[in-house]
Amino acid sequence: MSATIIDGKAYAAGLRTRIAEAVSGFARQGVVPGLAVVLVGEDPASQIYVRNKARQTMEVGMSSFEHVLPASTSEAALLGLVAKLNADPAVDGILVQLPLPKQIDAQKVIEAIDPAKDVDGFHPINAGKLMTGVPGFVSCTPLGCLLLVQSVRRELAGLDAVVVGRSNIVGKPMAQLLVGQSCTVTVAHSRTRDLPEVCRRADILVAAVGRPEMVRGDWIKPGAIVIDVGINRVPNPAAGEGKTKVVGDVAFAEAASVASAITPVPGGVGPMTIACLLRNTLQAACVRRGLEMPPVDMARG
Ligand SMILES: Nc1nc(=O)c2c([nH]1)NC[C@@H]1CN(c3ccc(C(=O)N[C@@H](CCC(=O)O)C(=O)O)cc3)C=[N+]21
Repeated sequence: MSATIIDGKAYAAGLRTRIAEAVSGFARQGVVPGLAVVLVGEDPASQIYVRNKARQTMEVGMSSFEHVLPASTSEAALLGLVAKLNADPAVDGILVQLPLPKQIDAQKVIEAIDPAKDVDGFHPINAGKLMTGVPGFVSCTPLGCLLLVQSVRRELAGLDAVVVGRSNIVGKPMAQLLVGQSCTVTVAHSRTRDLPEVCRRADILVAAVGRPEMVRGDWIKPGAIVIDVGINRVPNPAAGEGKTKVVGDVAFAEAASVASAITPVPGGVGPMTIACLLRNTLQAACVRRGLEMPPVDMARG
């Protein structure tokens, strides 16, 4: 068997097209959604993300507000900027790039963002809403993963899902979303006993551990849907001295020979994260103005 490769890049492009259509409709009413992104310091992953995000925000017709601060920025200064963005009517969404430098308490910053502008879905209010099934902002990466799973299988009720990783930004909200789809969910992590055996039970396997190619082909149940959240930069000697490449948390070729569907890295979950950020910004703009959220998540027809 050879798996369907889930084209996250194409799905994300379609989602952005539907968002752009909705945004152009709002523009005729004088409404332009705005997204503020704050980057403190020079984390390389965050830099890639910011570059792609700024371009895509403008491509869908939204306003992009970039704030790049030095790595030495104090917590008080960052909290001051967040307060300004909370009060700015042109800003619908606020994203503060993580990780933050050591002198800044990231949790304090997350909790300072107005939950109505928390398009990352990291504020405890939004995390709590997800847990209790109340509409709010859902973290972009797990939301993107769910949309990709649903692109190959609509009905998930009763399926066994295993999420490897328990972070607040991916693993935990991913598990909540899958519970919301009536899956039977196991959250596995570094202390899980016999991880390969746990993974082999999964009809849906989500790998979000940040260890290059850790999940092997023989960890995968034949016919499973495999979602690879990892973005790991590793040496690529085949391409020449000092060259690197990006790989996921799943050994792709091995897994693809067992799974029914699998996301590649790059071109899988990553592009969906940014598309879902724009989607959440549209949602923020709608909720803040009492407008109905257009149905952008699903392809029409
Ligand atoms: N508050 C906050 N929210 C985030 O969502 C957040 C963050 N901080 N900090 C950094 C990480 C990283 N992240 C990525 C999103 C998309 C790609 C992406 O589009 N990747 C492409 C290219 C990958 C490559 O070639 O390097 C792909 O997977 O195809 C990558 C990384 C969001 N993050």
